[in-house]
Amino acid sequence: MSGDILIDIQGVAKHFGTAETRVDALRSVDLQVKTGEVIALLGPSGSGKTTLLNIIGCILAPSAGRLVLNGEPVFDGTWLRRDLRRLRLDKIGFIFQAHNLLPFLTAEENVSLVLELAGHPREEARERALALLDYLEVGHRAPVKPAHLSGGEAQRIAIARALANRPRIILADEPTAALDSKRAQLVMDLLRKLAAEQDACIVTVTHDEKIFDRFDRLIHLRDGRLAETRER
Ligand SMILES: Nc1ncnc2c1ncn2[C@@H]1O[C@H](COP(=O)(O)OP(=O)(O)OP(=O)(O)O)[C@@H](O)[C@H]1O
Repeated sequence: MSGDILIDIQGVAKHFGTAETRVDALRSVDLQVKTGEVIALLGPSGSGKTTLLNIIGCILAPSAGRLVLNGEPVFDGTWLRRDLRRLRLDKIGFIFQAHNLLPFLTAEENVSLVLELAGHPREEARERALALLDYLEVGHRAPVKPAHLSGGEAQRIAIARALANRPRIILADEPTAALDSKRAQLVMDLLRKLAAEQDACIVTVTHDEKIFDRFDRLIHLRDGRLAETRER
């Protein structure tokens, strides 16, 4: 399926505030991301990176434009799906800098919770969670709570959670900011492998220069516009 367009953004704009306080966070952005691609969104503070990631993740509605995810039109001037929570659960995996694992659940429970929310029975969810943790080489940490995990382990568990429902669109916000250079590169290598093996794409907001060589494309935002794209 290589070459499929998983994210198709056309003319997307986003403004915040009222007429007097208006901020144009995005101005007519066009972007296509294909199966297997791993791309970085770069740009100075306030350039619109998080806004764009949140629009792709269907967390934020654009002010104008069109968004097609995995071939399905989801926004065209208005949301085309009413059940946005279900859409996010089915299509999108999120990985955040502060991995946001729930502190009172074990590593395995943090991953299987997402599957149970999507309707899988507890035992099936547990088996898939354990298989994913093994695949990410943190299976031995399954019974451990987040406070006892290292930064790199916690980030792998957050990646397992993002992948639990086999999303083809994976969005990451500064996923390596808390890691040293070696671990940051290992996490990015892992994400590249996952994108290739699972016919997925990955869009990452990052400032982390030590991982720039791990991306297929570096996309620069400036004042809410795509300023420059560099292919690797
Ligand atoms: N909810 C909001 N209400 C008002 N303005 C907002 C809101 N969210 C973002 N903005 C504004 O939109 C612009 C783009 O913000 P955004 O968070 O997307 O930038 P960014 O590139 O991710 O910045 P950073 O690197 O600092 O996280 C900024 O001027 C910001 O102040």
